[in-house]
Amino acid sequence: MESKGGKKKSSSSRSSLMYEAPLGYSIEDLRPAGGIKKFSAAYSNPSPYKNFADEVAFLNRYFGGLKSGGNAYVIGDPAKPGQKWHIYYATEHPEEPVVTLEMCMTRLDKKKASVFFKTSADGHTSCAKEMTKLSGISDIIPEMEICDFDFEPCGYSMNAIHGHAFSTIHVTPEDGFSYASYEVMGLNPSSFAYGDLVNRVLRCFSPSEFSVAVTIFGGRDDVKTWGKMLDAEAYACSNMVEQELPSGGLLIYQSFTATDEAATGSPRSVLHGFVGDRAENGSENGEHDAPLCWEADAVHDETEGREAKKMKC
Ligand SMILES: C[S@@+](CC[C@H](N)C(=O)[O-])C[C@H]1O[C@@H](n2cnc3c(N)ncnc32)[C@H](O)[C@@H]1O
Repeated sequence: MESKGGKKKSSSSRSSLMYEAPLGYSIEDLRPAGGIKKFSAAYSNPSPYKNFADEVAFLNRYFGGLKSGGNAYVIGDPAKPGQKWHIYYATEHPEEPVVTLEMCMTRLDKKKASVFFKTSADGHTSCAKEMTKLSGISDIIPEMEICDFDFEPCGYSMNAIHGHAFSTIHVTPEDGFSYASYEVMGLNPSSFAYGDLVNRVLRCFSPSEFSVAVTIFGGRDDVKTWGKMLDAEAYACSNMVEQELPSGGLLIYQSFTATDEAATGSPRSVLHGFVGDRAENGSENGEHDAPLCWEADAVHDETEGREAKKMKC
């Protein structure tokens, strides 16, 4: 579960769509030059969506009693204090392997981002179904059944399922602060090549920068390439951290910059201890003697463009 820009809650009714308060951000952080000020009301959300502490407490009420207990982490690169990932994990079967892939992509290619605007310069109007197809999202895992949603005047979210696998994508296409996230979990890691899947996602957005986190819980024998360093086409790795998690999991985090752009920063640690609603930086060299996490008990009592044919929407 990542939350760089918050998450959309959806149900079967369009009118019930709700935008969650982005976790760990002030509203100002999310309004570069007032760009999305007109949506300011959307960030004033009711509890428990105001901060991570409340969300974890809420989730623990439902899932904290499972065998694994509730496990919450905040992950981020100290060089990018405005970008943090908030992870919550709980399962009744901690011995079964569960692999999660999460990608945060920024500075999307403008042409690819333009797919997620409802109305193009030539007046063509797109719906979510068309965005799913034109962007290539439908080709990431073609077997997935997708429930997609388009925002006015731009923006896109989808949830998808296939068997035990679940996937979600959120796209903010506005130039200057464009962002897309991808998450999939429950896949059989033996059936998918990790690098291929990442490259399929990248082709939809061609970001200038992205980070990818693979979290492996349960048995690690079947995860094959998923537990390895990623070699992404046309990108240079600027940061890599492999971190054992307290609940027996393994996290592999890497961030990348497009090779045709100047690389920024030096490798740094990414795992932060979560204290209240702020994350504390880990060591600067990427090593931690003791993995940092937010103990569940501590929070229990706290409350390709538009040339393609028009589709039927
Ligand atoms: C896909 S939504 C939510 C994205 C998600 N929170 C994420 O993880 O990034 C964000 C996009 O929808 C647009 N949008 C339109 N109406 C919105 C609303 N009421 N709340 C949030 N975003 C809205 C934003 O301008 C932006 O491009």
